[in-house]
Amino acid sequence: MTRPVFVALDTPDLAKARALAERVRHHVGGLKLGLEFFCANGRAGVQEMAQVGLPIFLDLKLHDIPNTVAKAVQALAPLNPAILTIHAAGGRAMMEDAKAAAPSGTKVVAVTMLTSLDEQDLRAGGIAGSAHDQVVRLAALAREAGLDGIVCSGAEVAAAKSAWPDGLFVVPGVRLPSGATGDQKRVVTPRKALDDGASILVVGRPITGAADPDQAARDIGATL
Ligand SMILES: O=c1ccn([C@@H]2O[C@H](COP(=O)(O)O)[C@@H](O)[C@H]2O)c(=O)[nH]1
Repeated sequence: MTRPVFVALDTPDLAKARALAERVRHHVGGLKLGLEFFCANGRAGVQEMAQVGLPIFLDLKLHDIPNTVAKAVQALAPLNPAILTIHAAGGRAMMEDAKAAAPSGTKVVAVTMLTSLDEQDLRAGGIAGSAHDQVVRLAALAREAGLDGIVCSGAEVAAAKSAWPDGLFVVPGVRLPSGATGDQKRVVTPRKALDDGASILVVGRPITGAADPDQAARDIGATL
């Protein structure tokens, strides 16, 4: 199996992102670039990071009306990301149009319920059900829309995968038992996430915030 860990390079500093990527490149399977990096560095920054030679996961979590999201995906198409995120809450038509606009080599995956949320947050937003039900419902919608997979926490990945055996399951909110959770609320260990069916593990601060990022990436890899 290729390395399942994608490192989240959450920084606006292109030189820092590039240096981190070069340090950990032999211990991870890909580079995840999100809003913080993209707002600061745009498409040119993504192109520079692609020179590291690892698959690029563009985590922009697009969420708008179908036409706007489809046009945004078209604008990103020259970057040919390996993976691109949109929000499942944007609805079936938005997901269908995003997938249709994406290059054939790009896996489009839908964020179901952010790992920084718990059921109290769901209730505050007017959703009475459990995190499990919310993820399973949105995963079914993403599948019907023709997407390649979803983003969910490790707590729901087994249930989502049992309903979608060939889906791509991206799991952030991954921590070693001793790790600080920070703003993440639905957290599992890398080993548990993989055992339960995760395809890709997204790891940011446990690697990028470590005194020795390549050792941290190796330590996580050793648990898998
Ligand atoms: O539900 C989600 C979706 C995306 N993310 C992203 O993953 C990383 C996690 O970073 P850590 O430092 O390991 O917490 C970050 O880039 C998020 O934007 C997520 O955490 N949860």
